[in-house]
Amino acid sequence: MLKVDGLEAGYGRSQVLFGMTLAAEEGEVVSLVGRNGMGKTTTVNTLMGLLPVRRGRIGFDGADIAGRAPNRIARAGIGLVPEGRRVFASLSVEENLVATARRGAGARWGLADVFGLFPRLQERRRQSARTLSGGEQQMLAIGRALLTNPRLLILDEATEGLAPIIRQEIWACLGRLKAEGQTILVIDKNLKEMARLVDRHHLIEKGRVVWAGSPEALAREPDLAHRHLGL
Ligand SMILES: Nc1ncnc2c1ncn2[C@@H]1O[C@H](COP(=O)(O)OP(=O)(O)OP(=O)(O)O)[C@@H](O)[C@H]1O
Repeated sequence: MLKVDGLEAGYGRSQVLFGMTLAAEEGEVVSLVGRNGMGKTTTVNTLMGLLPVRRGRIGFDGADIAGRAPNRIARAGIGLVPEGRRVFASLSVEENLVATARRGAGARWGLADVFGLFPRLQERRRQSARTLSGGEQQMLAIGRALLTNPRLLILDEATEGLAPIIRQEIWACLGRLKAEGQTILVIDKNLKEMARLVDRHHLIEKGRVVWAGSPEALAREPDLAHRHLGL
């Protein structure tokens, strides 16, 4: 479904991605892991069309979407839960959810489905997003992305800064999505939690993938995690 090849991108004169590769088949959960500043968010921003592609290919469902505008990429079926959540603080929970919702024929996700997944959002549907806790805002960001009915869901540090119990809720939610066959690209630092969810890790170092493999294969090579993840 997703096949990124030789991707180069950056900011002004500083290049950050040097031949990024990434692949996810339909129904797979894949990760992008690596130390801070290695280019994970830059990869996501480039995939979403928020940063120009300097070189390379972003294959999605067989088409090359490199160079398309962000709204066209979203419409093609990529939904993003961005780093820092970025909910619309002054809008209500429900307004946040419907603002970018998209529902074609046979779409899986409607408002009631998101409220089923996160009952807390339903209880707070008329509250403004700024009054939510961090965990609730994260649920809102996930619900908002699901309501675009994405073929590929990308989560950039979705559990960062959350209390352990809320993190568990987010991981459980991702487990349910995977069980339904949702294709997911997850960026996170919690290898232990990801081991249960992820089919294949992509290890990024200075803007390129230096290793890819299953969580079991990564566990067999502790020096890799030490060198590239500081664990
Ligand atoms: N808007 C920007 N302008 C210039 N340089 C940037 C910008 N955003 C990120 N960078 C630089 O690009 C490099 C990669 O950053 P990026 O955010 O992609 O890393 P990351 O792997 O997602 O790490 P983190 O976990 O810290 O977010 C870093 O050197 C960073 O300083």
